[in-house]
Amino acid sequence: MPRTVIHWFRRDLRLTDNTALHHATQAAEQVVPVYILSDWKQRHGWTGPNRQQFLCGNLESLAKNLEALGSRLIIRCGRADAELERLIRETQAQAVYFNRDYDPYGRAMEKRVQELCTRLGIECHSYQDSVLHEPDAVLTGAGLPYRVYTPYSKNWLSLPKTAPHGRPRTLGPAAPATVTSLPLPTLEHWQLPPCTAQIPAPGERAARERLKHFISSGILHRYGQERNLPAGQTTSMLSPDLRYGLLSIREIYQRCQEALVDESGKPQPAAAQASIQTYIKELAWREFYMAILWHFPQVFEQEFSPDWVGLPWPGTDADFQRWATGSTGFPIVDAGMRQLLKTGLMHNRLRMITAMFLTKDLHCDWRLGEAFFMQHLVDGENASNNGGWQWSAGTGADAAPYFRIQNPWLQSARFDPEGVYIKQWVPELKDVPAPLLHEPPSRPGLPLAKGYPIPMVDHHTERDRCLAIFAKHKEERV
Ligand SMILES: Cc1cc2nc3c(=O)[nH]c(=O)nc-3n(C[C@H](O)[C@H](O)[C@H](O)COP(=O)(O)OP(=O)(O)OC[C@H]3O[C@@H](n4cnc5c(N)ncnc54)[C@H](O)[C@@H]3O)c2cc1C
Repeated sequence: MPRTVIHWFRRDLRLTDNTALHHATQAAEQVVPVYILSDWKQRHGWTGPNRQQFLCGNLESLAKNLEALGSRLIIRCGRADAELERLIRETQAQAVYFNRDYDPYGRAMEKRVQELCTRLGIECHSYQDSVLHEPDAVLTGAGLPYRVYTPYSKNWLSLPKTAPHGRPRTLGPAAPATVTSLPLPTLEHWQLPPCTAQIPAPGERAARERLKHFISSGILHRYGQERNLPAGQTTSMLSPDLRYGLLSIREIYQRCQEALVDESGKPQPAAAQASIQTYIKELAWREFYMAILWHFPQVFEQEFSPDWVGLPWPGTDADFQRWATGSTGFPIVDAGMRQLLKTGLMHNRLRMITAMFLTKDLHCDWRLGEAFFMQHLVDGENASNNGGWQWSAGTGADAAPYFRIQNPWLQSARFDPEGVYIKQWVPELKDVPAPLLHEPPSRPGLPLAKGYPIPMVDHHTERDRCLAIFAKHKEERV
């Protein structure tokens, strides 16, 4: 009897270099590919239309790519273990293949699926795929998780990296018509409002184009010098692709290695090589935060650093709303928030500036900002988002010390001196001379431009207040 197995697609919505899919196609004559939709409706604290729209587009593209191989993507909805059980019975599958996820929800479901396979007496194969090194593969000499990035990254960088697999030529025959599939989802499936943001083009091919552009246009080779500048494209913009696995991390790493030499095989100039190494270290940050969430899943609820558990956050809802709508009167902060609202993405430097502003200038709980980002970000990813928020709030693993509070005016002058980024996202300020964008208005009470708010707080006053809140909490804990 020909062997049939199931490939359960999760955060790996591609055919090229998909580890579990590669092994499934090696092991069986027929691979039945399935994606299982979540069944929440209308409101989800951490998810909104931007990321779900991107997901819909990615599923559509995946379905087309599978069809081109003569296969058919099966869409189901509900709890993954229950839906997989149904599908196993319908297809008589002898095994389930999937790539591992490292966040607590993904892990919990994997455990259930493994139990299901044991109960049904079929094989269950899971693979490392979305990371270069799994959380338990990068530990201290004593076998403990790292809490600090630099030694983690040294260890991570020194480990051998796996080469990519190819793209399967066939998954065997499509599942018969008796195996039903839901239609490809639209936002109506979750009863979400339409996505109004200009999000990136979905699908594996668009992701490959982004990777190609990042490398061939020289952005990678200038990354070390330019990555902190938010105007124009200075970074890879590949985070949504990594979030949904449209590209494999092994392939990105391999392309970076290849980019160390030019087309004739001559080594790139030292600065370009250093840029590539800097970029690879950013990929290590992603895995560092995944490892933190793996080893310390409590970070979802509370501060990573025990010193700051229970720290009060006296910011008001009205203050939060001004931040969330990009109307704080701090041009750089408002530009970042409006980029997020209009595109579902925000440059990393701006994520730091806006997150620090919310927590240190407005004293709002980092968990509110974390949830807001997750609702809007196309690349919203639990580990990196939590890590980024706790870093900015000063409460996380290897976080900015609480007393190192970025001054948004200085950040603005340093990273957007001509105001190009600010003017792109805050058009009310397009005629304001650049130097004036980087300081509070010289005449208090008068806005920088018609229709633009005056700064909602004085940074120096709020900085002192923040230091006092942290210091008092520390004192009371001793
Ligand atoms: C408050 C805050 C929230 C964040 N939320 C997310 C999130 O939800 N999802 C997400 O992918 N990243 C998040 N980041 C990290 C970072 O801002 C984005 O990964 C980056 O802006 C994506 O753009 P890029 O792909 O052009 O990055 P590049 O500069 O090109 O970096 C390459 C890749 O490295 C990884 N990376 C880079 N910086 C970081 C970092 N600080 N932490 C973890 N991984 C990193 C990403 O996978 C990124 O795609 C957050 C950072 C902060 C400060």
